[in-house]
Amino acid sequence: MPESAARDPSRSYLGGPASYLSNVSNFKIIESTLREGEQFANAFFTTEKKIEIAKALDEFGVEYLELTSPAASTQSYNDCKAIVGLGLNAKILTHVRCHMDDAKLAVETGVDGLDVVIGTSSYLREFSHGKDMQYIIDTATEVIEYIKGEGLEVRFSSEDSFRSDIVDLLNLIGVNRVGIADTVGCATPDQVADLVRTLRGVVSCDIECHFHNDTGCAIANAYAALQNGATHVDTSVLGIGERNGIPPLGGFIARMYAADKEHVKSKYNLTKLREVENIVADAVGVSVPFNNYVTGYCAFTHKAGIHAKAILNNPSTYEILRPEDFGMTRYVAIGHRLTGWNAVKNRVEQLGLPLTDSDCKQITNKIKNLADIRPLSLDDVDKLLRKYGAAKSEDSHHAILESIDTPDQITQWQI
Ligand SMILES: CC(=O)SCCNC(=O)CCNC(=O)[C@H](O)C(C)(C)COP(=O)(O)OP(=O)(O)OC[C@H]1O[C@@H](n2cnc3c(N)ncnc32)[C@H](O)[C@@H]1OP(=O)(O)O
Ligand SMILES: O=C(O)CCC(=O)C(=O)O
Ligand SMILES: [Zn+2]
Repeated sequence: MPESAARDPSRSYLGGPASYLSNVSNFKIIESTLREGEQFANAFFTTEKKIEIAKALDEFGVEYLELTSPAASTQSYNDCKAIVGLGLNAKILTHVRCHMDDAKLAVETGVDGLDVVIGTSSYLREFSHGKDMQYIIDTATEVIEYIKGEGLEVRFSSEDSFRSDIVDLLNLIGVNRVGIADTVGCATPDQVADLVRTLRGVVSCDIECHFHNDTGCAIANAYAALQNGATHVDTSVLGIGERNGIPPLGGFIARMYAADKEHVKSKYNLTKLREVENIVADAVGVSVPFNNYVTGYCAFTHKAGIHAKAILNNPSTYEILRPEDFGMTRYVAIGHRLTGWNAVKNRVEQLGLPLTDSDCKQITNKIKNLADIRPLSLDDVDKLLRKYGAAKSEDSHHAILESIDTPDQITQWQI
């Protein structure tokens, strides 16, 4: 183990972003809630909602916003123009088929760049667009030349990359950025590492990655891509997208924060995350999941007694993310059968009650017995602690505990 790792208790066993290929500390987010996210089953964004989301993401600090193709509908075209007109810090991209008509329409909207895509797997060549590789190369060359001639940023991407043979294709094309997409969510981090490293060896431009989450690897794949030389990652708020979506912005940010906290804190306004998630959750009619990265209601709740004791001594024992960096707060739950006397003592101290360690241990046993019937609310725990704390003698302490058989009795106390 390197000496530095041995000295830093937060990093033992973790190599950190060490590789010479790694962009873990130098990446850009292409936020695609307003493109991939619009492909989520429930999504319908009015112009006003798109503007609200775009502004919130811009305040969060993402580098790019990707918008639905203006070829999709008249409103999509007008919305591109409206968002371009906001003058945000984020660069505005739109996502188009590899087709001259789509590219021309996109250029008209005033966006900063175009993300051009075409399917390259045999499945998509046969059953989607029906074009062969020579046609793809010829059309891509023509479309890319046109976009570059208009002075815009251009990315060329191969849809369904992990079921395609694309390294030579992407090497042919003189773009600002090439893209690989795990369109069906079949790739694993090892496969991503392998493909991105190979691609990194043959192209000198930026590499963007797009990962679907069908088999639960989207964030890990994004991380593996950055470790191996990718430069840009696509995200969407809460991960919304086609089917079960892509890397959620919050989860991806959590991963990157764990890798290089200072870098992430310096680039993004982390306390905005909850707000942007609430806007999008509300817009698409879903709740933020209970176990959501960072903002889920239990993301910083500690329960088991062993955890609670250590957390109260030093939060880094069981937290890799600092809740306060995200505008969140930590909570230690105590009214349950897994509680421990250290957690109960901490609550006693918060309430300013003059109880000894031995008192806390006795009350803890009572809480455990009661919580075997049902968990106690914090209110009920507090009532019990206060009543016990107000009693003067050991006998009356004993009598209080003896008098309670069920949690409902405490709930009914009028204190
Ligand atoms: C994996 C992804 O998420 S890729 C992005 C997906 N985004 C979208 O689909 C945007 C929303 N889509 C739409 O509004 C419509 O599909 C449109 C406007 C793009 C096209 O609509 P239509 O002309 O009615 O065609 P339809 O949707 O039925 O079929 C897609 C057409 O695009 C062609 N096509 C599909 N992918 C590509 C591509 N990457 N590049 C060029 N052509 C393509 C297909 O061959 C088909 O052409 P056809 O009309 O000759 O059969
Ligand atoms: O343009 C890309 O790279 C990705 C397109 C897409 O959404 C996908 O392939 O799933
Ligand atoms: Zn996608």
